[in-house]
Amino acid sequence: MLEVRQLAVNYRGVRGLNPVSFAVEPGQLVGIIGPNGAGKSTLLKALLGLVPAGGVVNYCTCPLHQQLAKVAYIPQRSQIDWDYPITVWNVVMMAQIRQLGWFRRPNRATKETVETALKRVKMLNLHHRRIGELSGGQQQRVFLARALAQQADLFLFDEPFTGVDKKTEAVMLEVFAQLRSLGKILILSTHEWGQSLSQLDRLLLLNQSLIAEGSPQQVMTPENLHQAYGSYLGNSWHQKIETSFFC
Ligand SMILES: Nc1ncnc2c1ncn2[C@@H]1O[C@H](COP(=O)(O)OP(=O)(O)OP(=O)(O)O)[C@@H](O)[C@H]1O
Repeated sequence: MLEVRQLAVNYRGVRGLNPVSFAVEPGQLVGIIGPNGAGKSTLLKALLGLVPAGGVVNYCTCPLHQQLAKVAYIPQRSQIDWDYPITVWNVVMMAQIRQLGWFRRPNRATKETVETALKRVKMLNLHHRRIGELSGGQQQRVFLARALAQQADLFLFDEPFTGVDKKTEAVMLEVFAQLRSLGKILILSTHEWGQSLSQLDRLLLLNQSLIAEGSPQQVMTPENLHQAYGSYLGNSWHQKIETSFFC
């Protein structure tokens, strides 16, 4: 189980996240939703210890920062240098460096792990390509393959659905379902209010503080959304929610 208690972040005096507490059981897919600047990325980074944070993050009763090999993290697209001259194959192979070490040649098992991961996201045929030569959806699938090759127990995805095509979204949801059935924990941040929300076991609605948590249906109520988004909601939001959850 992942247990988060009073996790809070201050960026040199600027509050990035008010204290939040929640727990995630094995096999759960949890979404974090909220407006721009709500602290979604900050929360994911704080779980990993990438930003200075107060509070407790335990995985299986021990501090998560002592077990980072068990965590796969895919940052937001904007944080990745897509011009970096590296092939699809090598992006995924990099997930093996921790086990392999920098100077050992990859063995057969390592290559098979990379190949299997690329097959699962339907990207093996493009393994020679440079990542900069791929579409946004293909790039996202390569990073998903990298997370799979890491053979982690806990997966953190920052905005995985942003800018991806339907095929990629379907591949991602399929992989997420497989990982859940294996008892992995998955946490993702999202701006999406579409069908993908109904796939989540639980949703955290954030705006600096945790406004609501529970099933997507429990969380996506007009009152909660108004509290999180205020007047920025626009007019079509209730139609979107009804299409996602209540049809
Ligand atoms: N490195 C940083 N230094 C200072 N303030 C930061 C830093 N990173 C984030 N913040 C601030 O922390 C708050 C939360 O930002 P964060 O990026 O986590 O929000 P978010 O919900 O992920 O937003 P978005 O949906 O736009 O990605 C914002 O007020 C932001 O300006």
